[in-house]
Parts: sequence; C-alpha cells; structure tokens
Amino acid sequence: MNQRTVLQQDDIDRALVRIAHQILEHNRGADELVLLGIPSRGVQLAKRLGVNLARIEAAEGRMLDPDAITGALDITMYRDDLRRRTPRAPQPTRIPSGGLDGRTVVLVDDVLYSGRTVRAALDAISAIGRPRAVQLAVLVDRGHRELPIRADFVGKNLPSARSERIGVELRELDGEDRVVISEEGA
Ligand SMILES: O=P(O)(O)OC[C@H]1O[C@H](OP(=O)(O)OP(=O)(O)O)[C@H](O)[C@@H]1O
Ligand SMILES: O=c1cc[nH]c(=O)[nH]1
Repeated sequence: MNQRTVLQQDDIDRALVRIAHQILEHNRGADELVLLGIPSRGVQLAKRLGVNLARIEAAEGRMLDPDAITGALDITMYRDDLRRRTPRAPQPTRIPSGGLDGRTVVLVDDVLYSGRTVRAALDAISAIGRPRAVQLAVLVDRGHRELPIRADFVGKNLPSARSERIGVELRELDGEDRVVISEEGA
C-alpha cells in the first residue's frame, strides 16, 4: 500500500504539549475550561490534553483534575451528510458534571478537513447548553474546508490532495501513535 508516515509518536506528544500550553495562554489559565473530544480519536486526544494541562498547572502549584474537565461529544445525529455516509452507531456523550453553561469549551478532534464534523459538533453543543465560548483544537489540519470554520489550536498543518486520506493512529485504540497519508481507497 502506498502509505507514508508523516508524524511519529514524539511529534504527536510534542504537538499535544504545545497545544496545552497554547490553550492555557489563550484562556489565561484553566478556570472554566471543558475539553470535549469528538469520537473516536478526538476523545483520546482530549484526555491527553487534559493530562498535559494538569501537568503544566501542577508545575505552577495549581491542582487540576483532568477527569473533571474532560468529556466526549457524539455528533453522529447532527451530521448534514448522514444519508450519504455508511451508518455509524452513536457513541456516548459525556459532559463533565459542571455542565457547559458559561464555560469555555475546547472541541478536540484528530483531523480537520471539510469542517462538517465541527459544524455538527456546534449543533450538538447547543442542544446541551450555552458555553461562554467554543474553541477548536485539532491534531492535523489538512485544508479543503467547505464551511467557514478554522481551528484555534493546530498540531500540524498537512496540506494534502483530496485524493489522499490522513489516518491518525493512537496507542489507546491502534496500539501505536502515528499519522499516515495514503491514497484514498489504497
Ligand atoms: O472536517 P471533516 O470533513 O468533517 O473531517 C474530519 C473528521 O473526519 C474524521 O472522522 P471520520 O468520520 O472519517 O471517522 P473516524 O473518526 O473513524 O476517523 C475525523 O476523525 C474527523 O472527525
Ligand atoms: O483524510 C481524512 C479526511 C477526513 N477524516 C480523516 O480522518 N482523514
């Protein structure tokens, strides 16, 4: 198969540490932050970002429980292309106990492409609560947006051809960390 690895474990780890620092700097700390991962790999990335935030805060003498600020947001039923895709079982949505009202939600996903997943996520959020702000963190931005959506925090911009697919593999689900580019259908 024609496939090349573009990010390895170290690159992914470094990107997630950098994004955690950027989130804290942008929001002047972690108060009122909620990290919501979009299944499936966004959920794992949100958990890792939560752990990174807690480590950075601990180094400054502040305690932060990553589990208390991290959750998952299923967007399956909010997609505008539901009928055009292979049906997928909805995944659990898990919102931290403080809810979303008045909080700053950071949506987390592995790849940003057309932007349709994020648009669906905004609808899913508005069915749950009214955050003060919603921000977006992605491991990879591959371009080709079809909607006016941009990420606030990007691990790596990977310009790509539409004929390619970017696959994010994470050790929790795939046994190892890497990002690969392959020809669609290869
Ligand atoms: O910006 P978009 O065009 O919406 O593409 C990005 C989405 O596509 C991928 O999910 P996909 O639905 O392919 O399933 P996956 O989570 O199994 O990778 C990826 O995880 C993003 O959620
Ligand atoms: O290349 C792509 C496009 C959409 N979603 C992905 O995960 N990869």
